Amino acid sequence: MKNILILHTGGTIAMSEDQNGAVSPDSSNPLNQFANPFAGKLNLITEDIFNYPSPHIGPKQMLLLEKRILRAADENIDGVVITHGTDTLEETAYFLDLTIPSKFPIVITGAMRSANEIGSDGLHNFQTAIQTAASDEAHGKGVLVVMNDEIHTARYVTKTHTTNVATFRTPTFGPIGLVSKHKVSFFEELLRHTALPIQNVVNHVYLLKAYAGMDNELFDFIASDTSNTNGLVIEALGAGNLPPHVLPSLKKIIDKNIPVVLVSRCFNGIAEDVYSYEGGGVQLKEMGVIFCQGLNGQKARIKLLVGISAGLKGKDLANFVSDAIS
Ligand SMILES: NC(=O)C[C@H](N)C(=O)O
Repeated sequence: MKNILILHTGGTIAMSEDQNGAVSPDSSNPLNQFANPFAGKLNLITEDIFNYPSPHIGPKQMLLLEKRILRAADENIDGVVITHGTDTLEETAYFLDLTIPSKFPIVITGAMRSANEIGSDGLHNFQTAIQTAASDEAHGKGVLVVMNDEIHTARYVTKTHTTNVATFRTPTFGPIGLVSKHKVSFFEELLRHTALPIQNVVNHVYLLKAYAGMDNELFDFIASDTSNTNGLVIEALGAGNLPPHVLPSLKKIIDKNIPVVLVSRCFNGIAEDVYSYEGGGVQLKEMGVIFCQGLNGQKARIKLLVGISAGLKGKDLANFVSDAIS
């Protein structure tokens, strides 16, 4: 019989609504009333690690999860399911994907409707996540996100809708599998990457979004006190361009050896050094900006943070961050 470790961290899946429709954490996790429908087939070992709405979760909590799952490798565990709030679920999923050499399936799920709402999706997502974690085929696929019967990679999935149960989508590539009534099916193979287990996390890795007429004051502010900055990710325009007047401020940051990573703010596609006009990708790359392909801003930030926390610097850090499929 397979042993599946369940780690609850909170989120809407562990919340209920009151008579006014306000949703908040329950004193006890409603999922703990879940009668194991796999009794006799799967042994579920449950731990309530924390009970946080996911906006309260950051790299420190992600590190605790990493350490707990690394220990599970010596505990005869065959798969892990994490329940999590959906707001930052993709960041925790990608953090774990980057830091845990995947010996067994690790699946994260959540809910868009709390436990006592009509059409609550929590129990269903929980059940399908357990099925996926118990599936032999889920081995070697990195951390997976299972929501609304779809299986997505931690690397590319993102939350796309504030309330809809079909919120988790993988732009450009799509889901890699499905959970149907009787089975878990995968349709795509993943390119593997080497995990970087880390012991500590750095802070002050910032994320800025570019916009038409972007002001340079935030760049100047970061450049003025780089002792408080470990790295910067910019969600740039289109294929990877910035308004030209922010370049002198950006250069000050790069000259102080702060790694600056660029992704596109576009929902689909990858950032590249295509344009050679002022502020275009060609000039940004020449300045030393690191292009990160295929990840969104929040994922690129997690990747940069993990690379820096692992002690990577200079070219090694740039290679780690720029190769989204390494
Ligand atoms: N659906 C959810 O879980 C959203 C909630 N605000 C959270 O992330 O904790």
